[in-house]
Amino acid sequence: MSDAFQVQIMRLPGNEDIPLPQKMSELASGFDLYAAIGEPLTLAPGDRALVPTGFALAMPGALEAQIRPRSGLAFKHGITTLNSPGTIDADYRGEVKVLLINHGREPFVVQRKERIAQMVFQLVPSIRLLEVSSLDDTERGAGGFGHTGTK
Ligand SMILES: O=c1ccn([C@H]2C[C@H](O)[C@@H](COP(=O)(O)OP(=O)(O)OP(=O)(O)O)O2)c(=O)[nH]1
Ligand SMILES: [Mg+2]
Repeated sequence: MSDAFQVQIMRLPGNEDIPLPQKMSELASGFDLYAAIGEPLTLAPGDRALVPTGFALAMPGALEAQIRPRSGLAFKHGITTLNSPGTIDADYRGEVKVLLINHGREPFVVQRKERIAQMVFQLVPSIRLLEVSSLDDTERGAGGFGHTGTK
């Protein structure tokens, strides 16, 4: 794909055996992320942990990356990302990390190299905020939070 955005990825020292983020099917939206932990990590019900991935990125300024949960882990074990979707800024050069939380009823053990979340790249439009003193009228107006009914 010649028109693909090029995103640089750098393995961080000590993670040579951790797979790089990987799409698990041809048209998958997300690259699955692998836990770059030394020892298994136990998340008790309600616990959260920042899980390293072993890599850092440099992407074009028009992009961001979102860290999203894996549905299977959420459905089967109640494991999700607490700050969902996590935001990776284009200018971030630190290690990408995944903030997992256990919403399940059982302890969950994260294993080294386990696929814990997925990373989806998105275009971020260039926006300039313009301060004004009034806004145009709309049918909805200020109605929200169930204004149109809940059924
Ligand atoms: O799930 C995440 C969320 C964030 N980050 C990194 C990349 C991101 O660019 C940076 C800052 O994230 P965010 O802006 O969401 O956090 P903040 O609390 O606003 O921190 P900061 O003041 O550093 O922007 O932390 C991750 O590695 N994983
Ligand atoms: Mg921030």
